[in-house]
Amino acid sequence: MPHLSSSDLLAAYGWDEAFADAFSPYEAEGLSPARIVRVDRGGCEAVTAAGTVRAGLATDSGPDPTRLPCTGDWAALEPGELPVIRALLPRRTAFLRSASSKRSDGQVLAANVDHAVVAVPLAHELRLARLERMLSLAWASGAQPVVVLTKADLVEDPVVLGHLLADTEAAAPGVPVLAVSSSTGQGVEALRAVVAGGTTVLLGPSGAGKSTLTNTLLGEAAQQVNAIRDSDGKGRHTTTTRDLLPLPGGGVLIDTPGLRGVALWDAEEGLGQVFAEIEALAAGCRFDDCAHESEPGCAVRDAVESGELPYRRLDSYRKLLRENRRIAMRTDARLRAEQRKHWKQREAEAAEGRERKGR
Ligand SMILES: Nc1nc2c(ncn2[C@@H]2O[C@H](COP(=O)(O)OP(=O)(O)OP(=O)(O)O)[C@@H](O)[C@H]2O)c(=O)[nH]1
Ligand SMILES: [Zn+2]
Repeated sequence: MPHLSSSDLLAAYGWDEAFADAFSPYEAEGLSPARIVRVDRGGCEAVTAAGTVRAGLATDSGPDPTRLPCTGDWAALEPGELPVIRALLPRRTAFLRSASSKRSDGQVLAANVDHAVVAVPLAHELRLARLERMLSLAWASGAQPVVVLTKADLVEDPVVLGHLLADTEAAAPGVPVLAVSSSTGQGVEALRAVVAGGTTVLLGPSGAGKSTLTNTLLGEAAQQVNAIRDSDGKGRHTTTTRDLLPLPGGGVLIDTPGLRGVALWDAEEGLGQVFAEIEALAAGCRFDDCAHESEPGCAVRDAVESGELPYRRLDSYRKLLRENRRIAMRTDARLRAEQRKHWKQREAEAAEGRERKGR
């Protein structure tokens, strides 16, 4: 995006009236708005109205790693030789790191994502359980999920494509489903319209066609991005960054390493939306806490027996629920340990202070 004026630049990165409102108290303090592109050990990279800058981090986040700045955050920046992040605007949505990765901290992978586009390749048999898992994560983040069936050109028979669309829709209540091909351009305009407002992430397994789709959405801007990717990554003061990509038709794409293959993380509230019809049926179970296993008067199992609910859906729901409970338990233990460490440190500091005063 070479010819943008400064206010256009922030808008191209997703700045809107609601963020401007949230920012107004900081404006009064002489701070300026910036969107965080990437956080690394030395600080972070942020887009400001004047372009991309490096900035230091000065937020005291305490023991909670989710309060550290992350890609997609809007921040209040104190200008200077080395600008410093003074505060973060409240997040609209947040994607949390999977606990199945080696580091089990609930770190935020991306913030302020409006649309979570889940790419499902049509080249293979539909992997609906994997889709349901990604959808629950997407719902839990607060973003609106959208399913994109990629490589639609590989399914020549429109009747077959119709069935695949119907199966996907049944696994994704409340979620728009689009068939898209980067090769033929089918469905690309419809996807462009979806992502034109706000910030989007592309999720999905390796080989689903996410990079190809990103390049399709970027159009000519893709060459610029790829050039930056190929260099040593020191593309300072460029307005196109690798992790936050303004799209020519409007909207921003977040393409941050680690987010693409995300697993489930604290997504239990998302499950209710992915399996909306099961939760609705559960209202008819005799027991409020029915696990739909062997309890008497279970309306969910009745629906499976009558053929109203496919067994595959119930099985998938139970597995995700169990997986989530395990992850949540591990997180609780870790958070408690960290909290203890934090308070011990505080106590030690306080004791040291008393000692010094006493001298
Ligand atoms: N036929 C067809 N092939 C496609 C389409 N989109 C992508 N492909 C091919 O699918 C393969 C994987 O595409 P990528 O875009 O690299 O997939 P990805 O999801 O980015 O994969 P990772 O980078 O591993 O996460 C490549 O060989 C692409 O050429 C499409 O619309 N139609
Ligand atoms: Zn039940």
